[in-house]
Amino acid sequence: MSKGLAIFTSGGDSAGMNPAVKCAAEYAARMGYKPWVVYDGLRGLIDDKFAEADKALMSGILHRGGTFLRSSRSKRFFDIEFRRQAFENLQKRGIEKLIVVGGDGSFRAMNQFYADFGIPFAGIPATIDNDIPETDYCLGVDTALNMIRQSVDSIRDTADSFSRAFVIEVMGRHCGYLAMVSALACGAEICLTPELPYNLDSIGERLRADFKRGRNYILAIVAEGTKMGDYLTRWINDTIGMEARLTVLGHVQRGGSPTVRDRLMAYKFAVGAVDALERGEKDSIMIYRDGTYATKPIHEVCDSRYQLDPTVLRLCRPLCQ
Ligand SMILES: Nc1ncnc2c1ncn2[C@@H]1O[C@H](COP(=O)(O)OP(=O)(O)OP(=O)(O)O)[C@@H](O)[C@H]1O
Ligand SMILES: O=P(O)(O)OC[C@H]1O[C@](O)(CO)[C@@H](O)[C@@H]1O
Ligand SMILES: [Mg+2]
Repeated sequence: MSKGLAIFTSGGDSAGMNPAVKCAAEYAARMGYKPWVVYDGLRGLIDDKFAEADKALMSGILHRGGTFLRSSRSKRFFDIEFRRQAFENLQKRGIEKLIVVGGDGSFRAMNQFYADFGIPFAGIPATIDNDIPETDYCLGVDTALNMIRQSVDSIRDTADSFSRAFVIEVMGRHCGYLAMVSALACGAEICLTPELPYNLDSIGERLRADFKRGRNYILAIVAEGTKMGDYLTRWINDTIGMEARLTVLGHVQRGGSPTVRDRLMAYKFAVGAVDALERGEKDSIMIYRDGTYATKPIHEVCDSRYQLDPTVLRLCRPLCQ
């Protein structure tokens, strides 16, 4: 009997999950595995929602956003009795290896599961937050940035027409990557993120000087992790004296067909994950660092802090002063 390998998606969905699942299943089959998929992430692992990953199931999914396998955040997975239930579901099908496509929380879940039952796994980083340590890139980030870019370009049209300020809150949980890169790509005047200290007094002086030179609107990008959206909007309105509106972009950032970059990186991560399991690695996370694909043991990933690109930080510093 060929060896069983199951693939699932977990945590916040992100564009690129579908091509990652498709490629991992097809490549695993070529490598002599019997590939399975699990629906509903960790919840489905517990509730026995498995299907054989045959060619028919994998067709027509590549271009779709989100995850066709669906995802979840599961409180029950913190409980050993539910994890045992998940283990029994694997055992009865002869599934000996797992590939998880998700974020840091999902990797921690697998690390715990490996400690409990010794099931080797490989993790594919996929989260729009781009907050996984040791990798420069997580699937879904490019697609999310393009969604944000499109929205901010549209908001600029109305900001200019009405001579208004717009504060645009973007996702990222505690990480400011989406905020910084979109602020740079969209030419925002202000960018507030958890990573960089800001100074409203000097921002105010800069804006007043800009107004004297003819600027008639403002775009400010705020990372959700700062919780500054409301405050900054009121501050621009009351202190700067420009009519201001707040737009919280919300979950629109998580949707959309994966960009070419996300599709291609999904393929490379997926092949790397199957290869890592084939080499006998037990708890590896796929990483992309300085232009190179590699794997790292989970403890090296989960025990470090994510580091933001220093050039991006340097370019954004003037936007919070
Ligand atoms: N230490 C742990 N033990 C068991 N399960 C865990 C552990 N940490 C996280 N999990 C499980 O992993 C799930 C996914 O984690 P989380 O919600 O943090 O999303 P993520 O994978 O980091 O993705 P994203 O940040 O993009 O939403 C959690 O809902 C929980 O069920
Ligand atoms: O969809 P939910 O569960 O509300 O979670 C929202 C969070 O998930 C993410 O979209 C991805 O982790 C974060 O940016 C955001 O803070
Ligand atoms: Mg996370």
